[in-house]
Amino acid sequence: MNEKLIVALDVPDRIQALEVVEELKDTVNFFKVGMELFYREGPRLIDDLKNLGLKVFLDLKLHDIPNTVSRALKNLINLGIDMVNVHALGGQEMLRAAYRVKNEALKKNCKVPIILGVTVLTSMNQKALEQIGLKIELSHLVSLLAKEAKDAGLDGVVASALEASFIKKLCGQDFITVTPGIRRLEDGNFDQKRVVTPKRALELGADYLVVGRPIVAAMNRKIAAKKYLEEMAGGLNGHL
Ligand SMILES: O=c1ccn([C@@H]2O[C@H](COP(=O)(O)O)[C@@H](O)[C@H]2O)c(=O)[nH]1
Repeated sequence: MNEKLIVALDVPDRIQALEVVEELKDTVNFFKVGMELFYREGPRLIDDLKNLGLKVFLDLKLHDIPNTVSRALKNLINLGIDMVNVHALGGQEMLRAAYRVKNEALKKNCKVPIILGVTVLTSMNQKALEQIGLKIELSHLVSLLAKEAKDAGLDGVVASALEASFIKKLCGQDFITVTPGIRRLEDGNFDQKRVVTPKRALELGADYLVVGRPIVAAMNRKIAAKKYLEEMAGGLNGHL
């Protein structure tokens, strides 16, 4: 099974989430649980997914002072998840605190997730940065934040696939890039601004492609997921 596709379970509750999983679990084995679902259902949903043998990216984008992030992350790591994230904008001290939690868990032989730093949300463009007073080129900000995450010892970042190749150049080929804002040409962008097709994302070096609405809101989710996987297979073949 292609483990590079992560489907975002952006649905209101556990029943709907498990329906989506049931429909897709022969096609996809990596699912993302975000704030909407986790804030309602909590750890028991993670247990449900893990009991089905699935991989879980818990996308809560922790952003707080180092002490709080550190304590929260400890609890999340204990859930047995495979991937989790913190906001790289939280600063070096906070990112290092996250790294220390992972290291402590490793020393205790606990299962540890991939820890990512979120750079600039894919729903933002240059204009959105200007609106909040940030007079910096968006791609430069992504580079700075990726470097911060790398220096702190994190495993990778969340960014647009548009930025994957220069992140790899800057931080190394094994520095993981997880990329939302993935769209087939036929699908709507909704609120996403930095959008890339699945084939192009892989060509640019993205390690994982996150897709939500185009699959989860489709009439036939399995067919929709297969279309993404087919384009990804085309991208990989073209790349090799
Ligand atoms: O920069 C980011 C970080 C996280 N996301 C999350 O990914 C999915 C994308 O869903 P689509 O429906 O495919 O747009 C969603 O859960 C976001 O919370 C992101 O889009 N951008």
